[in-house]
Amino acid sequence: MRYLSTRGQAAPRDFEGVLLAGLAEDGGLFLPESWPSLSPAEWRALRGLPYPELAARLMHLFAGETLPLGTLRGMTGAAYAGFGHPAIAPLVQLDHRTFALELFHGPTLAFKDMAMQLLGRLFDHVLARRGERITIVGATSGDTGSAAIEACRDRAAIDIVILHPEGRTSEVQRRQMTTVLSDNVANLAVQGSFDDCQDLVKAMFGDAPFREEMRLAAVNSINWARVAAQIPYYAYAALALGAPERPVAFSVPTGNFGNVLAAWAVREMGLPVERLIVGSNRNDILTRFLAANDMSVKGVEPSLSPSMDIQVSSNFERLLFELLGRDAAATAETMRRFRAEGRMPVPDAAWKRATGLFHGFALSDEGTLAEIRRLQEVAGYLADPHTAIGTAAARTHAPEDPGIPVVVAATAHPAKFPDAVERATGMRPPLPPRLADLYEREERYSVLRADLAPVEDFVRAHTRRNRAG
Ligand SMILES: Cc1ncc(COP(=O)(O)O)c(C=O)c1O
Ligand SMILES: N[C@@H](CCOP(=O)(O)O)C(=O)O
Repeated sequence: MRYLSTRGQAAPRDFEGVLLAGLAEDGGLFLPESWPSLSPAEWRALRGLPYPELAARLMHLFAGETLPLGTLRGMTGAAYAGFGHPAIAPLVQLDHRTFALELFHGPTLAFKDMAMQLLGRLFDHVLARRGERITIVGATSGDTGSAAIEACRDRAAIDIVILHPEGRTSEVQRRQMTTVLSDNVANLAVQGSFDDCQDLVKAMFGDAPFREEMRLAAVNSINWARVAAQIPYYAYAALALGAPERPVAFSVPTGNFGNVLAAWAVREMGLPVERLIVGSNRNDILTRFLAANDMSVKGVEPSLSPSMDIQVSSNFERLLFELLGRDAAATAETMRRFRAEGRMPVPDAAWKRATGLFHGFALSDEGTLAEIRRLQEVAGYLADPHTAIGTAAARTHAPEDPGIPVVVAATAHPAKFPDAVERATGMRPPLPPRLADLYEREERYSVLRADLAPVEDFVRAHTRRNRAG
């Protein structure tokens, strides 16, 4: 399996190359040269497999011979062994046709663990064989950071620096990152928004000498391996609900567009996905795009679903590349204009193709609180604010055919956002016992303004200290 950059100027490479490169050198994102596709019979043969086995088999389609199936089996077995639910990603029925696909049973209580626990092991395996070290730089609005730190802490060949927007995550999210005191981990609170953090990460990758010197690697969903490792849970849910014979719809609370892109990928791979519902908070750029072809950037505003306080959704570029018929030059030019003008000029035909499958939905903070309350009262289900946006979106945009189930990605545990959940329901969800002392643990992080030079200095100092020791 070979991978191409959406901007066409970076050398194609295999899965291992893509895993280590993260962002392509031309600023684009890697995608498979062609989508692996399974016949209905092949999909049926995967139904009922335990999650780690299904994940190994689907990942093998993307990794090819760079990672034998047996090696992947060992990794998925270990990655999911510590999850707090035997199904790993259980489906919980909320009403006659709506299901929550709970993706938060991993160590840091958000869907990021589903991929990150595997990614940490993939890095380890490849780096050990090559005898190399990397420095990971990542941006987080709250969940990617803690999942990445948990997956990479104390790994000998990895240093990791995570940038989060100062004061814009929940306290639980911040503490999950900043209380990890391992030598190879550093946290940076950036005076800005998540978009600023993500821009800084991309700028570091764009600084070729620095990228080379640090041997930079990525854990955000700009890294194709992250998205690939999120594909199996959509297949798992669809197969459990009767695919490939029965179509399904997915409703995904969306920020950086990686999670919903993984749902889109299972459709490319041959599963019948009737529609994809994209839920946002007041940072509604994707909803405006789907409603009126208006992909224009406004400032990031804080909300009760902070992980989705994002305007520039990195992974949209991968969909754009497909919508433009895989025309890399057109994709590069569209992205250049988006950056220069703050508005993405998507041709009408491409926009119409998107609206044939994707449905956008945005919810205010008041609406989010009302939905958390409603779910608790009607279904006895305690949802976090991100998941609640997904369930509200699912009700608004459910397919007309009532026989098509709607699967909502339940992306975080309610205990990560106790203030919002308590405001909505009067109940304060407790943290699991292993995190019960989180508020007493020592925190360690630095604060910097959103400027490339001091951030690079920080990353360099962290890396040198560890490589010297
Ligand atoms: C809890 C939660 N829900 C939803 C999202 C949005 O997911 P994505 O960025 O893949 O669109 C995030 C952040 O990624 C998140 O942490
Ligand atoms: N919501 C995310 C933002 C980063 O998304 P990613 O999928 O690109 O890592 C977070 O919690 O950090």
